[in-house]
Amino acid sequence: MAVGRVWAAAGARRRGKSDTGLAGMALPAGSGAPLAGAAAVALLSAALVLYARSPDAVLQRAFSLHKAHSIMDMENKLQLVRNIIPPLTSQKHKGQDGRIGVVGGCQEYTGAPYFAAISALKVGADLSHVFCTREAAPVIKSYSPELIVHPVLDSPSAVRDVEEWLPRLHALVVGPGLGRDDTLLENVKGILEASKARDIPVVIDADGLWLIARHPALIQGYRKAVLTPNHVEFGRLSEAVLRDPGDGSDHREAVRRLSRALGNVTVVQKGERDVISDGEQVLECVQEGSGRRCGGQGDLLSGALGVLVHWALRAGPEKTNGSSPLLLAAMGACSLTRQCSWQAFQKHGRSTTTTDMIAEVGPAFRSLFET
Ligand SMILES: NC(=O)C1=CN([C@@H]2O[C@H](COP(=O)(O)OP(=O)(O)OC[C@H]3O[C@@H](n4cnc5c(N)ncnc54)[C@H](OP(=O)(O)O)[C@@H]3O)[C@@H](O)[C@H]2O)[C@@H](O)CC1
Ligand SMILES: Nc1ncnc2c1ncn2[C@@H]1O[C@H](COP(=O)(O)OP(=O)(O)OP(=O)(O)O)[C@@H](O)[C@H]1O
Ligand SMILES: [Mg+2]
Repeated sequence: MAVGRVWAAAGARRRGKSDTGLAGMALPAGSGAPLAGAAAVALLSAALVLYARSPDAVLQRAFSLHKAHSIMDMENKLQLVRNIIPPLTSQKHKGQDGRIGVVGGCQEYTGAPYFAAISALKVGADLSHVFCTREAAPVIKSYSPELIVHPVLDSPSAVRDVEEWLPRLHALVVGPGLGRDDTLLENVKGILEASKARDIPVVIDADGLWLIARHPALIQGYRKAVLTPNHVEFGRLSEAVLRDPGDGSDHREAVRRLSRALGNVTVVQKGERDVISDGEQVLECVQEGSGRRCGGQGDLLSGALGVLVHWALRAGPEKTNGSSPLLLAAMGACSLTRQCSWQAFQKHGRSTTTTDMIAEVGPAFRSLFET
C-alpha cells in the first residue's frame, strides 16, 4: 500500500470530497516502477474525469498533471533507493552498515537528539553516537541503552574530543536539540570544519541551520551536506543567503535557488510536500503522511537521512544509476518519515507522538523498500 498511497488528501479536500478518491488508487507495496507508472496514468485519468465536471477544471487538470508527474518521479527515485540498501549478510562486522554521530542535546532539549540517534539505529545503522552537553548526557542515556553518549559539547576541548571520533563515523547529523548558546555554536563551527576536512557527509537540521544562516560560508559548496529546513528555517536561510525569502508561491524554484546559492548543497524543504533540490534537479516527496504535527518528526527524518546518505554515497554509480546519491537519500528519508507518520496515525490518531512513529520505522521501511 505504501508507495502508491501518496499525497491525495489535499486534492480531496480541495474538491470537498472524502479522502477515498485518489487515495483509493493505492499500489501494493514494492510493486515497483512499471506498476507505479501505470497507476500514475490511471490516477491522472481518474483525476481528469473528476475535474472535467467542476468549474475550475483547467486549473485542476494542471494540478493533477503536476501531481502525477511528481508521483512518477518519486517512484523512480524510490526504486533506486531500494538499490542502495545494504544486504544483511553474515559476512559483515559491526559498524559496516553505519556509524552515525548526532551533534546536539543541551539543557532544554534532550528529546530531539535522542529521536535522531535512535531513528538512525532503527533504520539500520549499527552504532549511533550523541555528542551533547555534560548536563544533557545522563538524561539522553537514560532514554536508551542503545546510544553511545559523549558529554563533550560544552567542554573547552569539544572540537578535539569530537575530532577523535570522526575517523570512525560515516555521517554526522548536526543540530537537533543543539540550542543557540554561542559557546556551543562556536564549538559546532569547529566540528563542521573538521568534518569537511575529512570529507564526512553532514546532515544539518534545527539549530545547526541557525548557525548556517549566520555563517553560510561554513557549508558553501560542500557537496556532502544536506540541509533539512522546516518552514521557518527555510525562510531564515533564504533571507540570510539570498536576501530575499521570496513570496512563497513557487516552492520548487525557491528551493533550487537556495541550493544553488549555497554552491549546490542539497536542500530538503519540509512541509505539506517535501521539496528536495541539489540546485539542478528538483524532486517532491508526496508520500502520504498524517495531519499530526507533533514535535520531533523532523528529528526522525534527520537521523534516518544520516544513514541513507552514507548508504547512498557508498553504493556507487552502478546502483544509483547516475542519480545524485544525496537526492536519493533525501527522497528515501522523507518517504520513510511520512510513511511512519501515516502508520502511527492509523493506530493512535490524534494521540500520535514521535515515539509512536519511531516504533513504525521497521514496518514502514519494509513496506516501502523491502517488499
Ligand atoms: N522533544 C524535543 O526535545 C524537541 C526539540 N526540538 C528542538 O527545539 C529547538 C528549536 O526548534 P524549533 O523547530 O522549535 O525552532 P524554531 O525555529 O524556533 O521554530 C519555532 C517556532 O516556529 C514556528 N513554526 C514552526 N513550524 C512552522 C510552520 N511550518 N509554519 C509556521 N510557523 C512554524 C512556530 O511559531 P508559532 O506557531 O509559535 O508562532 C514555532 O513555535 C531545536 O533544537 C529542535 O531540534 C524540536 O526538534 C522538537 C522536539
Ligand atoms: N503539512 C504537512 N503535511 C504533511 N506532512 C508534513 C507537513 N509538514 C511537515 N510534514 C512532514 O513532517 C516531517 C517533519 O517536518 P516538520 O516541518 O514538522 O519538521 P520540524 O519542524 O523540523 O520538526 P521537529 O519538530 O522535529 O523540529 C517531514 O517528514 C514532513 O514531510
Ligand atoms: Mg526541526
